[in-house]
Order: sequence, then C-alpha cells, then structure tokens
Amino acid sequence: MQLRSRIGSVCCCVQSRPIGATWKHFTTSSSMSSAEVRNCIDKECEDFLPWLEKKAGVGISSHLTVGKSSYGRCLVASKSIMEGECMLKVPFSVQITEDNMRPEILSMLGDEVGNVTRLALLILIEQKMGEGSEWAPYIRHLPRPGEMHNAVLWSDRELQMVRQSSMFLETAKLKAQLEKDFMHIKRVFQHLPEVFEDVSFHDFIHAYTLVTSRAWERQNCPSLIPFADFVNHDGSSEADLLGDIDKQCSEVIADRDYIAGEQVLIRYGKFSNATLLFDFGFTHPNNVYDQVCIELCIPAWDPLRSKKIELLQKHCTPAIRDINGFNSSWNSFTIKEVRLNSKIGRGIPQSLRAFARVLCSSSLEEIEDLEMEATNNDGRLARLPLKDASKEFQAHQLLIACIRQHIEDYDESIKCLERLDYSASSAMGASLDIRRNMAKDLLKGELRILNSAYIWLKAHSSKI
Ligand SMILES: C[S@@+](CC[C@H](N)C(=O)[O-])C[C@H]1O[C@@H](n2cnc3c(N)ncnc32)[C@H](O)[C@@H]1O
Repeated sequence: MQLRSRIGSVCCCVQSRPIGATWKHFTTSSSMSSAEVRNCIDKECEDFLPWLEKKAGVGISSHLTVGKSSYGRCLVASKSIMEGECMLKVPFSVQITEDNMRPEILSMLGDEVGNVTRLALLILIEQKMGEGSEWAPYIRHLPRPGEMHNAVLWSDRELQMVRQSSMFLETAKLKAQLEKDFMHIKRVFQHLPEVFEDVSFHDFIHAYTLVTSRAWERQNCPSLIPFADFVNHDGSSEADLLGDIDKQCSEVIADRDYIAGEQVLIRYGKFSNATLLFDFGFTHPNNVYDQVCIELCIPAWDPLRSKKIELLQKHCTPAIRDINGFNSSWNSFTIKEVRLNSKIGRGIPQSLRAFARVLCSSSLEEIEDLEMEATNNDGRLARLPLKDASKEFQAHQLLIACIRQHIEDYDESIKCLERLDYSASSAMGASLDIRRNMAKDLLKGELRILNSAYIWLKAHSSKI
C-alpha cells in the first residue's frame, strides 16, 4: 500500500495514519465482541513492553497489555481506562525507520526503490541477525506469512476470485514492481551475503506487507511503532494514533471508557475493502466506505476516436490518487454509494458523465460544441445538461448499459465463489476459505455500489 499523510512537520500534534493506507471506518459485523478478548493475555508477549520501556528509558503504557484475538495480537486494557486518558506513548527514539539501516547499506540501495521497500529490507536484515538484532523481540513477534492475507500474497489462482475488481490489476502492478525491486536489491547486495543471501522473493513480499499493514507515516517516511502496532482496527472508533513532533512521540488517547480486559481498537482510515485487502489483508462485510472503479474505452472503430481522446485528456480532471491510494486515470472512474434521493447524483463522478457524453458524440460539430462549453465554463466538460435531450438520454443509457454489464459480471463471479469446492480442513483449504470470504466481501461491496449507481441512473434518465 502507499504512504498516506500522517505526521505533518509543522503541526505539533496531528493525526497519524498507518502507511498501508489509512485504516478507517466500516460496519463491523464480523468483529468479535470485547468480551471475547477479555483476559486473553498473550503470555508470549509478557516481556515485550518491559523490553521496549527499558530501551526507551521511559514508561510507554501503564494501561495496556498485549493480548490475543481473532485479528491476531491485540492491545487489551489492563485496568479501567477513562475517555480522554493517554493509553500509550511511544517515543520516536524506539520507532523503526529506514534511518535505522547502516548508512553504507542505505546509500548502496540508492533511490531506485521506494521507502516501503527500504523498510522491508531493514526487517529482513534484522531477521537475519536473529537474537543479535537490537530489535529481536519486535521482529520475533511479527505475524508470519501464513497469518497474512494481503492481496499481493495471494496466488494467481486466488486472485482470479477478484478479477472483476480493479484491485486485481493493482495487485498485478504491485507484484511486477516488487519483482523489479527484488532484482535490484539482489544485484546491489550480491557481494554482501550478510544482507540478502538466501532471501526469497516470498520472504521479501512478506516483509513488504508487514510494512504496509503496520507502519505509520512520519515526515513522509514509513515508521514502525512497536507496541502501538499491536492495535487492531475498528471503523466505529474515534481513536487514532497521533504524532507529537514537539514531544517526539506517538500516542493514542482513549475515545471512550474501557473496562479491564477489553480490547482497545483504533480507526485506521476510511478505507474501502479493496484497500483493506490490498494493504492490510482483511475485509469487512457492509463496509460503508466501499467504492468501485470502472473503466470506459473509446472503441477503435470510432472514426472520431482521436478527437474524443484529445478532448477528454484536455478537459477532464487529471489522474489522481484517491484516499485509498489507488490511481485513477483519464478513463477510469471511482463510484461511491449513490443515494436515490440525491438530486445531483453524488457518487457518480461528473467526469464519468462527461466521458459518456463525449463517447456518444457522433459528429465533429458535437465535439466542438462540448469543447466550447467547457472553455466558456470552468474548463471542465459536461457541467450543464446537453441541450439536445435525446443525446443526454443516450449518454445515460450508455452508462446504464455499462453498469448493467458490470453488475452481471459481478453477480456471476459471486455465484462462482459460492460454488467453489475445496476442503477447508487442510491448511491450504483454511487459508483459501479466509481469502474466499474476503473476495466475497470485496465483490459484494462493489456490487452494492454498482447497484446504487444503476438505480440512480435509471431514475434520473427517466426524468430527462
Ligand atoms: C497493525 S497490525 C495489528 C496487530 C496484529 N493483529 C498483529 O497480530 O500483530 C494490523 C493487522 O492486524 C489485523 N487486523 C487489524 N484489524 C483488523 C480487523 N478489524 N479485522 C481483521 N483483521 C484485523 C490485520 O491482519 C492487519 O494487517
């Protein structure tokens, strides 16, 4: 996942976000209840906080302890906590960034790989050092590959389950990027066996996903925050990790009262299931932040194709990176849930409607009219309804047909997932079962958004 904004350099106390994306809201129907984790202390981690506090030379938390939950390790209230209390405070000095890497190694790496990859490499180096690493207790308690489900760890066959979603392509792109990064690192360190010898591509991807799923961004760099990174996500929580530049620490303030034994959760970000799966390796049914990305194309046989592309590229919003970190380009559009009573079709991007109008133009004159209208307005296409109502209707019909096709494809994929036959009793089967459920959450969420857009467009076009 990509780095998102976190700790600003000017503010003294600002919201931090995990690097993966920003872990935020969703309805948590599959969340376990607080009672399930009560008293479930992780004995293996008993020495973790004392080790970190000794290393930091200050207290980090007198309120929390490491527990076990169905989300993996977690933080549990070790005594009653009142809303507004500071639950943990981790000094920057015991946070792990690429600056912890030996300078000669860092300089050998150069700028060819991004900062997530650099931090992943640091994890691998520390792992190789075993008990000799100053971070050994931290490294030892990181989740193992079999416990992680980020999309990039899925096999090609598993990824086929989500081929309808734009996440499929995003994952393929990331895999290709990581292959390049891996080759670069191997080449650079071929004469330094203590750094990279025996590291497989799979080990490297595992380290990469550890960073995306548990690092926060600090001054544009990913930073692993021991102890704080045991906290799990709950979309309905108001708590977040805050970075305090003045006090040189990251802290979490309780957003409500907790009783001893309750799991403490924070909100990672307002992320769709695609982002949660991509960056963190989990999803939730009925995620209120779901969205869907669709792509439109101008057919090769269209005699006005080059004119249309020129017009769209000139007047459409440039490619952006949305809050979920995915890029959108001139012919791909992110749709959010559309409410039927919304008059202005919020959720259906204006650029998508503009694209449909351009696509429906059948003469050079029409294209010139669209261009003139954009120039006379704010430069963007299709700000006003087309004067020719039949053309406006046609553009809506085009979108309706396109979305209907997507709905049918998603329906079919979901049915296939439900029919999928495998043995959930084997280790492979258990993992596939988890991933299949994630694929279902993802596709069902995106289908819900497509249906909402379809209903809105149908209702709207009947009024044209
Ligand atoms: C920052 S770590 C939290 C600690 C982690 N549970 C561990 O065992 O170290 C983030 C990871 O925890 C898990 N996680 C956090 N919140 C979750 C949730 N609401 N549902 C499922 N898994 C969750 C996911 O595996 C995610 O990648």
